[in-house]
Amino acid sequence: MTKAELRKKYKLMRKELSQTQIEDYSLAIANQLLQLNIWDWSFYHLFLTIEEQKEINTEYVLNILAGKDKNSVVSKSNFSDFSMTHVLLTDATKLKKNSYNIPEPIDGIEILPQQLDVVFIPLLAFDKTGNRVGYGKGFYDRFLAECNPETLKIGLSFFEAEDLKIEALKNDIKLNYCVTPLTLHQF
Ligand SMILES: Nc1nc2c(c(=O)[nH]1)N(C=O)[C@@H](CNc1ccc(C(=O)N[C@@H](CCC(=O)O)C(=O)O)cc1)CN2
Ligand SMILES: Nc1ncnc2c1ncn2[C@@H]1O[C@H](COP(=O)(O)OP(=O)(O)OP(=O)(O)O)[C@@H](O)[C@H]1O
Repeated sequence: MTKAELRKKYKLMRKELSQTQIEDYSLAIANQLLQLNIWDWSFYHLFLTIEEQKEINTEYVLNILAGKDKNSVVSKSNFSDFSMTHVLLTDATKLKKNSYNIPEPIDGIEILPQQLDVVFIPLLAFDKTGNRVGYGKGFYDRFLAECNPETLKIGLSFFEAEDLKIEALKNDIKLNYCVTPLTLHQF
């Protein structure tokens, strides 16, 4: 299957999820994350949920980060060049949905990609070797290319790994881990 076909398939699968499933699976993913040995770092980048797209509710992960006194970092997306800028999320951060329904910080202290230790990545699909499929605009491909090679890249997914190998394009950067409600995948 091509990336485009996988995108279509997984978007449909997400559409089928009930609100209860979304909450249960999102909580299960957060609990699985606690099993990983990733909690001794400082800067953790997380995406803020597009509820309208039935994405994973990342509030549970944000709560873990707050409980562990970690720095949480969130992004603003620029759809003219598919770039992202990143700011520290604090109690004072005001969020506003952009035209794609992505909650974004209005302003805040800028954090550079090179400062990030861990990046949690929204996925549509992934395979057993750590290739991933996102929305296809290359936001994360560009962003991950700016991070340190050592930055941990952790996909979060409601669904298990795709059996077929996903075609990797030249700019694709692989995941180190992928976490689903049932499984911790390490690549
Ligand atoms: N929560 C979250 N934030 C994120 C991402 C993500 O996947 N999830 N991104 C990961 O790359 C970037 C934003 N990427 C996006 C790329 C395309 C569309 C988009 O075209 N949306 C259309 C229709 C989507 C559809 O096909 O159903 C729209 O809203 O009209 C939205 C976000 C950065 N921030
Ligand atoms: N570093 C980069 N510089 C310029 N263009 C890039 C870069 N990385 C990726 N792209 C482009 O962005 C698009 C990403 O397509 P791809 O099918 O890999 O998306 P994806 O796997 O769904 O990823 P994403 O979640 O990042 O959107 C491709 O057209 C690719 O050429």
